[in-house]
Amino acid sequence: MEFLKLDHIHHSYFSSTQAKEVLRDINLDIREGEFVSFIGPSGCGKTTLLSIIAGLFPATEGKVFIDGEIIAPHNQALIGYMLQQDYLFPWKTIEDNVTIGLKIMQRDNKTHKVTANALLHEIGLPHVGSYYPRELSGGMRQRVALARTLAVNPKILLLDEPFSALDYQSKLKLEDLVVETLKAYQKTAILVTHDIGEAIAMSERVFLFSANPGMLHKVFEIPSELQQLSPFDVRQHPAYSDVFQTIWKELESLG
Ligand SMILES: Nc1ncnc2c1ncn2[C@@H]1O[C@H](COP(=O)(O)OP(=O)(O)OP(=O)(O)O)[C@@H](O)[C@H]1O
Repeated sequence: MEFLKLDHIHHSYFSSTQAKEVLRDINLDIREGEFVSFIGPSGCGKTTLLSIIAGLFPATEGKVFIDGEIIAPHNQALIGYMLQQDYLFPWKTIEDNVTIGLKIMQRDNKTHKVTANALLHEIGLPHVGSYYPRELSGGMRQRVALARTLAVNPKILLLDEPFSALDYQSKLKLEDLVVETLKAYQKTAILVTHDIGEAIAMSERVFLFSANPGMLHKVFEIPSELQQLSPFDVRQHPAYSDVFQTIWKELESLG
């Protein structure tokens, strides 16, 4: 069943002298619990689209529905954002960083410690609650950022190139952790990435956008035998390179 719906989304940025059309007539549906990726040439409007889905600003035209409700400032809490940089507060402990969203939303503070501990355990860092961000590696900090995003229990996670600043080994490990954790929590997720392999390894469907203006060009369904596997194992599967070639050729055809 559709959970996130983009209905005729158009977007332009306006300056005092001109209007720049960035997104044209984007229509798509994402199912509850589904993991999808958005890929496309630089500047095709992926981040703009995520920002519109997050309700950070409205589209020039069109609507975003989450679970049948139009996205608006009062229901932005449905959305969690994970970015390239972890944006942990350096002066706060890891436990306080994980629960910062709960504090801002003034949720019952008696359960904060329990939530933080459970999430830190889930991401494989059960003993770092009293540490400060400077004491952790980049990969560990991104895991904490994942825990912080999950702490407020969003219905949809928007992942905007969250692995691109990491070394290759940390990136592969974190991809596995993110997929495993989001499946366990049955979250719906959209990943923006430039890495076709990452999109194939993590997603059920890959949405390819073209640029100038950004339009939805094609949707690729990842074969079900790959969807059962962890991202690391997807890359080793014989079917992986065919899927990669197909998407790569289509991306190349966009120029
Ligand atoms: N605040 C803004 N004002 C004016 N133009 C903007 C603004 N933000 C983005 N743009 C323009 O909109 C277009 C789409 O940008 P956006 O960052 O959404 O693309 P993207 O696909 O995420 O790019 P990349 O893959 O390089 O991160 C670009 O041409 C960009 O210059």
